Amino acid sequence: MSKKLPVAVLGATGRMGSEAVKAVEAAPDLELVAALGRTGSLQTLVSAGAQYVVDLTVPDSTEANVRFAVEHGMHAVVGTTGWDAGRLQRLEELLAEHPETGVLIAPNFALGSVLASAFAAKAAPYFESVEIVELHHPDKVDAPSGTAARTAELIAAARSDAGTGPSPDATTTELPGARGADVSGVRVHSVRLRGLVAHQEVLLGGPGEQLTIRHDSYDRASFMPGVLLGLREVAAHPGLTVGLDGYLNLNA
Ligand SMILES: NC(=O)C1=CN([C@@H]2O[C@H](COP(=O)(O)OP(=O)(O)OC[C@H]3O[C@@H](n4cnc5c(N)ncnc54)[C@H](OP(=O)(O)O)[C@@H]3O)[C@@H](O)[C@H]2O)C=CC1
Ligand SMILES: O=C(O)C1=N[C@H](C(=O)O)C[C@H](O)C1
Repeated sequence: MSKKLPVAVLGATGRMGSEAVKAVEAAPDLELVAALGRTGSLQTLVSAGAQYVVDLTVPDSTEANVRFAVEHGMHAVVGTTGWDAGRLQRLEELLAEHPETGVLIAPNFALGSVLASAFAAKAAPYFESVEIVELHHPDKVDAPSGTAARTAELIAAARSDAGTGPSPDATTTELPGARGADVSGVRVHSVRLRGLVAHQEVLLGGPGEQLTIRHDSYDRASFMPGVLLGLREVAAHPGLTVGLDGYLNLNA
């Protein structure tokens, strides 16, 4: 059997990180060499011989973590939110100096979610109106979700490519927030409710009809096949990949 891939998990004490630790430990081709919580030192990654890093921390720390990994020749699989255009631009510049290193930024590791976003982008040019409702557990620190932001961007790009106009909206008076956040011209509404894990609906409306594309993660186990796929594929995809769909052949 070929050598196991040495993996470090950052955010290992968290909801996602603790699940990722178990998934890596259970994978026959991966070896967990480090598992860090908030207080762990990144130097541990070097002394432990990590070549692959999974980042499941917080928006405030993820950029520095990934930077450290790339500067030390480690591939990174990143699920943490907060990767705006400026951060992605800086990461691409860094990766240009490390052309053999791969980074995957995956707003959502669940296969069903990745497919739902792709289906929504495919459908979006054919409907007059589109809005997104994302629903999560109330311990989530960011809104809207990274998945919703990514879905909105994919939808906006598909509508722009097809020459579809903006969703109609006659609102002239509103309480702040009543119409949700505007992400690339798509309204995104965030629900936070005890009992939920991670859920999203894309609502597409045309005259006399509605198409709803919904995905539900009921358990964080749903994200683990995507994390493992990311680890197994990231070295074969040097540079920056945004979205697990970059490793899937969705057009086949
Ligand atoms: N891509 C995907 O499919 C998914 C992505 N996510 C995203 O993953 C991230 C983590 O989510 P979740 O596990 O629910 O969050 P948690 O709050 O449960 O876990 C966060 C982890 O980050 C650590 N941490 C906190 N602050 C810092 C810091 N300043 N520096 C380094 N580490 C820190 C925490 O350590 P400590 O315990 O010591 O505080 C903990 O281990 C979020 O951005 C979330 O949106 C979540 C689910 C799926
Ligand atoms: O914080 C979470 O829980 C999740 N975060 C990611 C996001 O913001 O999209 C992925 C998933 O929705 C769960």
